[in-house]
Amino acid sequence: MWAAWGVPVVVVGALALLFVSLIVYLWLPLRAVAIPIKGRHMVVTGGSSGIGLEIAKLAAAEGARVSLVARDERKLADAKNVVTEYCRQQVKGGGAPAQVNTYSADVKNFGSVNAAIEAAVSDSGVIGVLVLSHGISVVSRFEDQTVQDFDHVIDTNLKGNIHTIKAALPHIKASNGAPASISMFSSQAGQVGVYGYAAYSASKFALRGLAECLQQELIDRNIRLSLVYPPDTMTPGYVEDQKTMPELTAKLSGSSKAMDSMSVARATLAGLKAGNFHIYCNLEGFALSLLCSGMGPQPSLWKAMAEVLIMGVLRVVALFIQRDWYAVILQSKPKEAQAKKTH
Ligand SMILES: NC(=O)C1=CN([C@@H]2O[C@H](COP(=O)(O)OP(=O)(O)OC[C@H]3O[C@@H](n4cnc5c(N)ncnc54)[C@H](OP(=O)(O)O)[C@@H]3O)[C@@H](O)[C@H]2O)C=CC1
Ligand SMILES: CCCCCCCCCCCCCCCC(=O)[C@@H](N)CO
Repeated sequence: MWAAWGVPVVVVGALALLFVSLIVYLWLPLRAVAIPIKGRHMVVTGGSSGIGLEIAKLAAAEGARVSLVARDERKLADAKNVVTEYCRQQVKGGGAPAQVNTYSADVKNFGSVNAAIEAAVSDSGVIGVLVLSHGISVVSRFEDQTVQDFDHVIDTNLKGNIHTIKAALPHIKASNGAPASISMFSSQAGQVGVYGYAAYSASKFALRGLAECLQQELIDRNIRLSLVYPPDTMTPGYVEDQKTMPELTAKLSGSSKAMDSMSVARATLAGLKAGNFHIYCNLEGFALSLLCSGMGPQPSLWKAMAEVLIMGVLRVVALFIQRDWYAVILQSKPKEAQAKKTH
């Protein structure tokens, strides 16, 4: 009896051990690291609304000095009040009050965002964490978008990140010693293309290339890059998008219901504090991130193992989903054409 089971058990055990050792060996160069936020200066672009605002609230309540950057001064002033009030409620018994400043700037314009960063650094010191949560979307078919629409999306979502990082990097490097973080907001639409998101997806996929290169260039300075991939999230921005998005976009992306912005903010903050390269927000996001792990870095040992073991199966699931999506698209097309003919 034992002899019959003994051999397979030993073989499987040895293979498992070999597998674990191999992954540990491959994983060694980019270990996970804890990034503290208490007592540090965090700059949040897009911090006046949606997910960025929730992150600012959480970080301020944990004792970070928070600088919010966005264009609209009134939204910024309201956001400052919201953060201050949130901290008053959270930090019971007269803890330290929120330290929050606001800076009006347009990330599309390097001079504008550079001035905001310089002012924030002079008010609150070197930057420990940079959260790039600004972003816009124009959701419609490629043929219905103008070249100016594309410029607006790419200039905000891609070049806005480049401009802000260019301005902030010298001040992040100056935080010498303690690990620092640069976290960019991609999207699930930055992992898979979805009907209607051509400009948006192009800008969000691009952030991944930026982050993978920057991580290699900044690892020796102890700066960790993170990419956040939220699903649809209930924010003022998304509510606007929903009013005009093509029916097909809503159908294809509507498999799961939208998350709330506080849950996405909590996932983001936990992920960036753990120095994760990919930050996902729910189980579906975890699956999508495993599937799309590609050739990027992976500081988490157990996630590296999960990628190796589960990616193939997820690819099968993904092919089924694509099959459904294309079926829905092709079914709806003749209807659209007929509708046009009747006019
Ligand atoms: N909500 C969602 O469904 C999802 C969102 N995301 C991404 O997450 C991030 C946050 O999204 P969400 O919370 O919905 O955003 P919101 O639309 O609610 O807020 C966007 C923020 O960015 C600021 N902003 C926009 N353009 C500029 C600019 N040119 N210069 C400076 N600031 C700017 C806005 O302020 P102001 O207008 O005053 O400048 C505002 O503070 C974005 O990058 C978005 O693409 C990813 C996946 C899903
Ligand atoms: C095997 C793995 C299965 C996983 C299935 C994943 C399905 C992905 C659907 C993508 C939806 C796109 C959301 C865009 C959100 C966004 O960025 C906008 N709301 C911004 O306005």
